[in-house]
Amino acid sequence: MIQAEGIVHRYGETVALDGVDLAIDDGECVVLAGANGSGKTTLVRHFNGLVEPHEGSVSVNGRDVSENLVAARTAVSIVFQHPEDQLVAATVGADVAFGPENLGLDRDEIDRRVSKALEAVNLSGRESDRVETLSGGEVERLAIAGALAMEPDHLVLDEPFTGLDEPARQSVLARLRALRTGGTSLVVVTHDLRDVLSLADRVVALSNGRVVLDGAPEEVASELTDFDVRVPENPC
Ligand SMILES: Nc1ncnc2c1ncn2[C@@H]1O[C@H](COP(=O)(O)OP(=O)(O)OP(=O)(O)O)[C@@H](O)[C@H]1O
Repeated sequence: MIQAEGIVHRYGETVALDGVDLAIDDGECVVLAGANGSGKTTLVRHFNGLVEPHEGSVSVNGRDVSENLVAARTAVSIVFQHPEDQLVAATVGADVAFGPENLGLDRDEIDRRVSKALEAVNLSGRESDRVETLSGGEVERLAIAGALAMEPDHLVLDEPFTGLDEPARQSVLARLRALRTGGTSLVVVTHDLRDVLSLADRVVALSNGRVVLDGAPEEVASELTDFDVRVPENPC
């Protein structure tokens, strides 16, 4: 479980988060919406201690993130925008194996995790492919596999569709739907809600660093447009 209480975060004079309370349970699929600059990325960076709140606190599984960084980073895997910057190895298989190797797991367990993660993103059999030969959608899916191989309690995806053409966007979306069906806890950060609401148990919208909506997709869909969030005509 991720719990944020009263988080305030500032960049100089800019107040990026202005008192955010949010609890995300294991098993929940949350779409975190909001216009550009509303504070979404800053918020999720608190979930595994990449930044610390200036006020308030964040805990994961009941433990304060800043005091238990390793535990938080094991429990929460984040795939950021520009996933190509997160790739660390020359080939698909080596890239996904990197995280589990750093956990000191034995070879059989690493191989099990790599093959399970690649299967989850529909990249099975591509272990030897060089990462620079992958398309944009495949790079996003590879970064998701790398995060999944850490077997986190929560997988957070920051704007996973940025820069993808429609077929690539649909390929990523299909894998996220399959992950959700398989019980993976997801937080999908997006300013563009096309298709994505169907992934959500819950939609949380930020505006100017505050939570302005929090509810089931069918409850909040009609209100999202009030907060400058792009919403499809028929969200579900
Ligand atoms: N490193 C930084 N230095 C200064 N200001 C920042 C920095 N990062 C974010 N901000 C500012 O903080 C506010 C929140 O930004 P943040 O990136 O968290 O929002 P966002 O909702 O994720 O936006 P986007 O959808 O554009 O990524 C914005 O006003 C942004 O300009």
